[in-house]
Amino acid sequence: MIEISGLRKTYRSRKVSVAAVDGVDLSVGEGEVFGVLGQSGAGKSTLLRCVNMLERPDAGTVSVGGQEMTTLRRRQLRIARQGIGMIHQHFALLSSRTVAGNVAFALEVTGTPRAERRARVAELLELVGLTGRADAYPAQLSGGQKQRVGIARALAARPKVLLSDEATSALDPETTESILRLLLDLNRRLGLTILLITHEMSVVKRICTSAAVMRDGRFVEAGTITDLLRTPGSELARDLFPLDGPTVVDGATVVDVTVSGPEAEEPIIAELARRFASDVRILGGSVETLAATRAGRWRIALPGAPDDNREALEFLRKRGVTS
Ligand SMILES: Nc1ncnc2c1ncn2[C@@H]1O[C@H](COP(=O)(O)OP(=O)(O)OP(=O)(O)O)[C@@H](O)[C@H]1O
Repeated sequence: MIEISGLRKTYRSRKVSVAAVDGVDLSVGEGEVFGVLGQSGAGKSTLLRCVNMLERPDAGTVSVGGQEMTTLRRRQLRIARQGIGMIHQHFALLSSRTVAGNVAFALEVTGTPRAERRARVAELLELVGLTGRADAYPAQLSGGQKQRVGIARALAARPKVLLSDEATSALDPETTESILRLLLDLNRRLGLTILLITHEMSVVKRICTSAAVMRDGRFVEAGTITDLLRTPGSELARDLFPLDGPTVVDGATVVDVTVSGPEAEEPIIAELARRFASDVRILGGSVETLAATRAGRWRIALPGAPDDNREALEFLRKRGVTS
């Protein structure tokens, strides 16, 4: 649904030039929720804004729903943007308009007739759980309600893609959870493809099927959460599932075990103990529910040197679970 190749964007002033996006390739499938994580200044916002051409890239291609965005002229771009909704950290609502007025605004821009507008606004407010608040002004709303208005407005023209720019960063944890639940629900009910940027690992954990880590304008890791969890040395896997417990134990072989999908429900450690290493010790770990999957991660100690544990290690490898 979103295909990006060789994307570059450099900001130049008289004194300095900053390569905000420095060669990014990205593929987001239809119905996926893709999260881009990174510290402040990593280039996340610039990347997101290049998807709907709020920023013009210097190089590379950006295709959304099969349409190449970089070559569009102004009028074509305006039409293409209707297929791409966007929500913002600080909501970007019009303070002088009511909730209904804010949502209707998106439909006025596209020339929707008044009667149709009214029906569509009611439908959108129901979709985001704001029925009954149509006549309120933004100042009378909580942060979570403001973001719901932002989401309703973003979905007004029935886009297939939603871009989310730190949509929950200004919200408390409980409200964040309710907004993430809404986004996941919209993703599933409408088949909405979501590309979001965030600096919060918990957001990725809760709703993303795929993720990338961005640093200095580049992706340093990217993939489905399931694949990343299985990638030895993955930073993202480590941050999603911080493992405590010592990495070295005298007289033992320490192994990190990661399982995802149906395997997470299987008693792999128990089977390992029964068949190969009855004295296996669990040093740390947890099992969690991610958006797309159940996943578990443990650090275990097998008595003896690696050579003494060849069969046990082979068992783990065959189940595809070591990292
Ligand atoms: N309009 C601009 N003019 C000049 N430099 C810019 C502009 N926008 C962003 N930058 C610079 O580009 C780099 C990437 O910024 P960007 O906002 O994309 O990062 P980010 O990961 O989204 O960070 P944040 O979460 O703080 O917004 C930063 O060094 C930033 O200072």
